Amino acid sequence: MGIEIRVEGLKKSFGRQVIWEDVSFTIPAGEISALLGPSGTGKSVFLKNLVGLLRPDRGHVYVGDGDVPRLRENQLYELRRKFGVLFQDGALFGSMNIYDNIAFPLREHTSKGESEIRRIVLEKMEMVGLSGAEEKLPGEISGGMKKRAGLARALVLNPEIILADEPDSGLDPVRTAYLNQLFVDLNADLGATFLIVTHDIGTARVLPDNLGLLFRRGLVMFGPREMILSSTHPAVNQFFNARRQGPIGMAEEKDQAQLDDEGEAPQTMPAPIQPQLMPSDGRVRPAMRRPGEWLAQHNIKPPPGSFIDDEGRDWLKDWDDLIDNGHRPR
Ligand SMILES: Nc1ncnc2c1ncn2[C@@H]1O[C@H](COP(=O)(O)OP(=O)(O)OP(=O)(O)O)[C@@H](O)[C@H]1O
Repeated sequence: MGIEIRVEGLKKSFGRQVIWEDVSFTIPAGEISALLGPSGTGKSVFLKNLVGLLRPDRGHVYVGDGDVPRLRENQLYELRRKFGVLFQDGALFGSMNIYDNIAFPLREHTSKGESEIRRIVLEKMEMVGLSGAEEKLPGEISGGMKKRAGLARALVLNPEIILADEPDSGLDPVRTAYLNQLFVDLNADLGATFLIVTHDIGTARVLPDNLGLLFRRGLVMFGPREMILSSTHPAVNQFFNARRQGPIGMAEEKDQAQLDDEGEAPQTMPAPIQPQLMPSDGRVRPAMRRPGEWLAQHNIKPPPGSFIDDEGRDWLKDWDDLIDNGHRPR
C-alpha cells in the first residue's frame, strides 16, 4: 500500500533565486496526484527534494517515519527503495538493452538470483506492454517505449511511491492517452502513491485524484480534482483552462502594466469537468471519489456539461449503475 508524503514549510533557493518560500501540503497515500505550474516554478526541484537528491533551505518532508532532509546517507539509501522514479527521458543507459536496464535496480539493490530477476523483469515488461523488446537498445525504440521502459524500471522494487517527471512530454496524444491509462491501471493494481509532474492539461483534467499548482514562489492550491477544476482563483482558473487572460504571463507572471492592459479579467466559467479515467477493467479504485461528490459537499454547481463522457452518458446519473454492476473493489 502507498505511503503519505507530508511537506511542511519547504523553502528552496539557488543563490539569490528563490524557488519557493513556504510550501506545505500532504500527498495522500495510495492516490494519484499531479503537480503543475508554469516552467521554472520548481516542479522538478520539488521531486528531487522528496527523494533527498536536493535539500531544502528550510522545512520538512515526512515520508513514513523519516524527515527526508534530516536523514543520513545510509537512511536515505534505504528510503529511496520506497520510491520508483520515472525521469523525463526515461534515463535509460544507452549501452544496455531494455532487459538489462530494467533489471539494473534489482542487481544493484537486492541479492536476488538471475532466475528471480528474470521473472520480475518479464512481469513488469508485460505490465507496461513491452514484452518482446528485451534485446532492443534504447536508441532503437520510440520515445513512448522509452518512457514505458523507464516506468518498468521504476516498478521493479515494488515501490510504495511512484514519482514521474513529465512522463507525457514528447508523446503524441494517443500515446499520452495509453500512458495515462497505464498509470490508472497500475494505481489500481499496486495501490502505490503516485505524484506526476505534467504540463498536459488534458492529462491533468482526467487522470489524477488531486491536483496542485505551483506559481509565484509557492503552492497556490492543492486538493481534490473537482475543487481545482471548479476553482475561480485567477491563476488556477487560467492555468487549468489554458487561457491567456490572468496573472500568468509568458515569463511566469505578468507585471501590473500587463494586467492593467488586459483590463478587469472577466470572471471566466471553468470548463466542463470530464469524468475521471477508470481502470481498463472497469474497477473503481479505492481513491476514486463519486463524481460530483466534492462539489455537492461544498454546494458548488458543476460547470455546465460536466461529467458527460464521449458516449453521451451522464456519470452523475450512471455512477450508481456502475457500482450496482459490482465494479467496486471487494
Ligand atoms: N541544481 C540547480 N542549481 C541551480 N539552479 C537550479 C538547479 N536545479 C534547478 N535550478 C533552477 O530552479 C528553477 C526551477 O527548475 P525546475 O527544473 O524545477 O523547473 P520546472 O518547474 O520543473 O520547469 P519545467 O516545467 O520547465 O520543466 C529553474 O530556474 C532552474 O534553473
